[in-house]
Amino acid sequence: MMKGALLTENTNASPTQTTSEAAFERELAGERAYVGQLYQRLDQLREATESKLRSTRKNQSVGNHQNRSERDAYASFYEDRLAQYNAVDHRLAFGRLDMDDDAVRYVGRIGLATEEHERLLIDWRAPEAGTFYQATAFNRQGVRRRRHLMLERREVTGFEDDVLDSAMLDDEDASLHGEGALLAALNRKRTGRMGDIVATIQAEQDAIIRADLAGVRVVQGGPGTGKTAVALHRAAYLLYTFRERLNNSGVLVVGPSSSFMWYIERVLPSLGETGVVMSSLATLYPGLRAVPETDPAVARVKGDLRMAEVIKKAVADRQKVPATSVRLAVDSMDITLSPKLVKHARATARSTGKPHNEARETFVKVLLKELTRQLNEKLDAAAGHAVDRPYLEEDVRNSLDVRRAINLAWMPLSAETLVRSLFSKPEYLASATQGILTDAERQVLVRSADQPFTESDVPLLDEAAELLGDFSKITGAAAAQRAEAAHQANLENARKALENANQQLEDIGVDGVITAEQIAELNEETGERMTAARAAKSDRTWAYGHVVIDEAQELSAMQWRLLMRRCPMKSFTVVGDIAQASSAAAASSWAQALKPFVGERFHLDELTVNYRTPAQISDAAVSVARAAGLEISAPRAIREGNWSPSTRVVGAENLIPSVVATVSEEVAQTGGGLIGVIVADSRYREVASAISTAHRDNTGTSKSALEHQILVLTPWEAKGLEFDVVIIVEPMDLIEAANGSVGDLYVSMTRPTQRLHLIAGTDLPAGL
Ligand SMILES: Nc1ncnc2c1ncn2[C@@H]1O[C@H](COP(=O)(O)OP(=O)(O)OP(=O)(O)O)[C@@H](O)[C@H]1O
Repeated sequence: MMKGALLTENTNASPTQTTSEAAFERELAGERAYVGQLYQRLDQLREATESKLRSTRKNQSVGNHQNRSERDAYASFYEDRLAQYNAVDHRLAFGRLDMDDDAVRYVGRIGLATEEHERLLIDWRAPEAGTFYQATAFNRQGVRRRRHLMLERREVTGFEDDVLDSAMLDDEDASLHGEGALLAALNRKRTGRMGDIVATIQAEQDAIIRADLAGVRVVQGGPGTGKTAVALHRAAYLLYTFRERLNNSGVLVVGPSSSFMWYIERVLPSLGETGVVMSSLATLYPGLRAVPETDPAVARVKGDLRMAEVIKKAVADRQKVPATSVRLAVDSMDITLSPKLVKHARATARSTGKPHNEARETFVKVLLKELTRQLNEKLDAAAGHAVDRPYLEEDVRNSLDVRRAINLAWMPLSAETLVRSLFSKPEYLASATQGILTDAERQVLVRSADQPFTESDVPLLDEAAELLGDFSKITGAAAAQRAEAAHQANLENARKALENANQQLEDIGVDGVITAEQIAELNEETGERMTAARAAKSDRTWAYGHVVIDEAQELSAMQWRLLMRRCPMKSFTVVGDIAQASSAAAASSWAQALKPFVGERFHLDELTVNYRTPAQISDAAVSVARAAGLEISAPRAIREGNWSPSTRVVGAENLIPSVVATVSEEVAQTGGGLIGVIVADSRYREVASAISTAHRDNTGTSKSALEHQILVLTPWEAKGLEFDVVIIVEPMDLIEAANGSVGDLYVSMTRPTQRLHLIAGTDLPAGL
């Protein structure tokens, strides 16, 4: 185990006994010169791109449609490039490999080459950079020495080496500096936003990051093992390696809550990737921001796969056959709509296999035809001979009675209307759940129509939308046709534009190749520029090329079902810790969660080292979990901290004052470090208001911005996050709120990187 105190944030690696001071300085100067050269090239590329962008913009309004769309595509492309150059500026290079054949490779955030195409820097995701993370003394992979470069902004402040070739150890110039780069990263003060780990990815993590695109890959790991970090770096790796395939389909990253999404949202941009769709479970249904589901009983029922049958039945129930024949007036005549006729039309419509709103067209067509025939026969009978009446169908269609009868039998429906009325209208609920749910389960689902949709409604809405078809398409068919025609025109323009495009891209030092589809898509963005990512986010039926799910242990079966639909290719990275599950509808094993969708065809990896929590704290968390009988696989903490967890029982009346006092002490002690106060829902308001009264300007709560030094959060909101210091208020509350399960407390105890306080009114949980 590493000793956390050995190295501090400012790791100006000191020369060891094996290296002389002078040799170290010489090496450092060499690295500074090289990195200086890299920045020079980066600046050059940036200026060239800026100037191209300027001239493209200058000409933007002139020329024909083709010229304009070509220029728009270039402008977007240059903007993306510039954003990428800016994003990678900080700590551009972080590694160097000295190979057996004396070749030297520098590894960094992006790939760079000289104007003469001589390679200066290798993108960390390129295959040749893999050895930077994977080589070990036992399996050197041709690497003699791996060097970690420490940069502050653009300045090389130090370096440290892993010498893999023992012959090199005798070399006077070689320096050996252990695992300082990793420790420096782990001991760094937390900012409230997750950072990338690109410079210090560990071998077991790297193997997962670089795994193949196809199939479902589950990464199981205890708290702090880098699951989130690995998942995000994997997204960046896949986008780089399979750019052609993923650029048009995109990658979706899903996390549990909006606070979590906020916490991780900067990682991918800092790796130069902006085209990823990020969504919490609350926003997976486009256009809706669902509220949390607070009732575990409701979450359990709504998360069950049987709800798919309930929704299916609810849709079928909206295709109704009248109990008796209905008389319909058309002009001055009466015609009869019989149950048999409606049944026939319904069967024909259903046999199309189309969703409800689209199949309705068939239903209407069959009914109108039959009713028109009936009316025609009546009129013929009255006239005494057959007459051709081409206008008659129009008359039938325009009859108020006919329209009403058709709507009563087969109403166009939105998913929202279907789900809302299913739970608020007893007759719908009774019919849709009969034989599927128990009476008690049905009772749990009842609610009034004015309640907002919750997170557990999201997959139900999605299911309904799937079966109903696009509601807007009924009115928007013509618009869709127009959009498709425009897309084809843009595609044609883009193809022409491409003939000279790739040459120009090469001229500015870009290694990627752009496709006609990409340009066409960019062209279709009117006004504000819209990326494929944003188009995907607003389209429920978008098929992603890959989906990354974090904290996946929380997903209900219905949520899994929704996500599986988002990626028909079934290319998934799923990360989580089954032991950390706290939602009522969660599965108890990965096999159980995935079986309905992929059977046993998934690959399971495990991460075993805890990079976040010092050993003393993670030991305490494990002990509390085990004392309560929770089965956990405790990862090995990589470092020992300087502080043991502090536990105090202060008496109920002193609870809040003690919490506030501890916060104040920590504000003074951490010197700007991040403090997380974790408290159960029941006491949340009281605690949040006491702390924000004492520390008004630097307290953030879940409901407001989180850019504060002190954050007051519920256990659910704290999931996946980390803090320098964590203060848990009344730990027994966390157990009680989770119906006696210790999971939330265990997770909360594993959030700190430095210190943990447990402050109780009366009792502490067992195991401390
Ligand atoms: N190779 C690494 N180099 C530097 N830091 C790392 C590395 N791996 C993980 N970390 C750091 O360890 C901390 C925990 O990582 P992360 O949040 O990804 O873990 P997790 O497994 O998702 O945790 P949890 O399940 O408890 O939420 C983060 O601060 C992350 O940056």
